[in-house]
Amino acid sequence: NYLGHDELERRQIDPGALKTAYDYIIVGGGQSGLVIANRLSEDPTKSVLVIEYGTFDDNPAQLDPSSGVRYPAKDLFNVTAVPQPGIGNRTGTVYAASVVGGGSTINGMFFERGSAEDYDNWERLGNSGWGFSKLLPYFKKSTKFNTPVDPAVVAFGNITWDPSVYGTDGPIQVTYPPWVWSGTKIQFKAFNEVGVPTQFEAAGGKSYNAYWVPTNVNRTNYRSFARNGYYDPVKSRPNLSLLLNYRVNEVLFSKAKHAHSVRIQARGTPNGAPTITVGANTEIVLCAGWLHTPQILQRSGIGPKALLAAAGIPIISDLPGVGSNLQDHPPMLIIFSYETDVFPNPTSAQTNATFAAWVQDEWTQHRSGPLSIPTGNNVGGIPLTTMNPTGYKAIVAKALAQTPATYLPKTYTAEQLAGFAEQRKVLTASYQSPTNKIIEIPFSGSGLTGVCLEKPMSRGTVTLQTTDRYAEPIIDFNTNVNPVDVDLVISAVRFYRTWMAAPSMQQLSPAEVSPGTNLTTDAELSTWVSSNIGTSTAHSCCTAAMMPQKLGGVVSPELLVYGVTGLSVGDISVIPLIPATHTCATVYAIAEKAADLIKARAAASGGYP
Ligand SMILES: Cc1cc2nc3c(=O)[nH]c(=O)nc-3n(C[C@H](O)[C@H](O)[C@H](O)COP(=O)(O)OP(=O)(O)OC[C@H]3O[C@@H](n4cnc5c(N)ncnc54)[C@H](O)[C@@H]3O)c2cc1C
Repeated sequence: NYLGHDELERRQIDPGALKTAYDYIIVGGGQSGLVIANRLSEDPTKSVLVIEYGTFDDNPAQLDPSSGVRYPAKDLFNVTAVPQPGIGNRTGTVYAASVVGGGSTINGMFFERGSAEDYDNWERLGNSGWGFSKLLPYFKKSTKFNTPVDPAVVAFGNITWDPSVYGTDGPIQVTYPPWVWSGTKIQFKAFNEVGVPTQFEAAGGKSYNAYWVPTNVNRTNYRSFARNGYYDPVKSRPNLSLLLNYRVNEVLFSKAKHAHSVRIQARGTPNGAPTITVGANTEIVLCAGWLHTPQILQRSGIGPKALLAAAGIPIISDLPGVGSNLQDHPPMLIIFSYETDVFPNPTSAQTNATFAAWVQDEWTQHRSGPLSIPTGNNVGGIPLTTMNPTGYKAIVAKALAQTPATYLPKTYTAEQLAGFAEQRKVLTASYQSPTNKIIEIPFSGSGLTGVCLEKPMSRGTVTLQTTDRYAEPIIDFNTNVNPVDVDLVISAVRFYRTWMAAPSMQQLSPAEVSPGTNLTTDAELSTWVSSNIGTSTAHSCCTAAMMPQKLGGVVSPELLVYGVTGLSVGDISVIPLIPATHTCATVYAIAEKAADLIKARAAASGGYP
């Protein structure tokens, strides 16, 4: 039985009952915020307040796997990006959750990790302790792997896994659904035939080549996410409070630049409406996500000094990196029609009423069958060396020959340019590596798949509106502005065609619909890419990056904001370089590690037992 209204009312603390101060204030009760709140409130002597702009989503359907492809508008901020010159001035889509549990409440439940190299690259950018071997314990701590319930499906799909890379009692449950489309097996075989071998287990740092990706659901196929994994089990702790429907406006500082309180305002009230100030005795942790963590920092006087001056905000810490370095995985749709498709296939329910009825029965009676799959469970993670063995060196040379400032936001300072140069070093090394994917092709037996650019060179920005700092910020992904990104995507389109031409695939008679066989030259494909590629796979990140300050970073490897004390960031904003993976599992690991770092520094200063 899911939560009813009464319980919701009981848990929501009344603003009138707020204490003057808490030991910890967590800004944002989204995915990372609930993880950190759970861990910090383990000590009953420490009080923790979470302030969340959204509310609970108590719709039981939100727990079903099919919710993974329907994102409720009420749980998202209503925001758009500015027109994007790199994609024909289209605006593109923006995803930022606004609900308790954040992205984990509404996401596609595609639960994968990056490859070891993705995280080792973070360490190479000056972040000691953030390589894969140091993060693996947190990936484990956050998860519990359940053996799939149906051995026949496992055998049919040849699903393989290594339980040792998962936890055994973590809050987030992970398994493989009880359904596999038979076309998936053909697609795997075809990948193998074109030089993409199958991985036994990707989550141990090997998420490249072709592999299975689990779903974050429990044994009976209910969504396992930050709310029911991290919050519900501990909600009765007297030292943990959650305030809903309040927006954190600013963090307030002492003369010595110590963050001592936050100013909050009821959601939906106009500028100038009454605010409340709540104090933090130990630390304020920003977990407002990629879009609002930098906005709150900028509103609080931490950001690029020219921007703050234009907005009339006194400078607390001049950090040009706040709100820049925005990255995502630009997605495209490639469509092949499988003229002699197997039955059943992912479109069968649309054309065959008997099968459609069986799908529905299977779900309502057993919570099984095709509706147990949210978005799919397979990835072709293609290294550039596989995709374009004769051309990858030229792409790397082109990337290294660029004057970075040409394609970066005009606001970039010397420090940020130096930081991007470091990023380019590790990125171009990854472009030459056979153990890191550059393109992701999520597949599940269908001829209609995404193709996502996993390691873009383009960088975007999130900028405070100087005339109304409480309005949604200006979002500019700068998608596709760097021509290297276009080269990488063209390589992907060509490789996709090679995959479709593999011997095993011919039993399905794949016929190209989009881009279309008439588009073959670089120029033709480049035009197609710019009119078709999107801005976001809902993996936006990196806007308060963990990098050395001299490289334009915003937080230290301890996640502390430079130039002030008492303020840290614990969400997806801290990622310096987007990993080649869907981001949910990584956010759990980051937040688990953040909680340990926060506890450790409190202990070191005598504040934590
Ligand atoms: C639609 C969608 C689909 C996705 N699909 C997948 C998937 O299938 N697999 C995968 O791995 N990843 C997926 N992701 C990505 C993943 O869910 C996110 O990267 C992750 O949840 C981000 O966590 P976070 O804690 O950084 O931010 P969030 O979870 O977004 O939390 C931020 C919270 O802060 C609150 N907030 C913002 N501003 C304020 C303020 N001023 N005051 C108070 N509160 C504030 C917000 O309301 C929100 O609840 C998806 C994301 C979305 C949005």
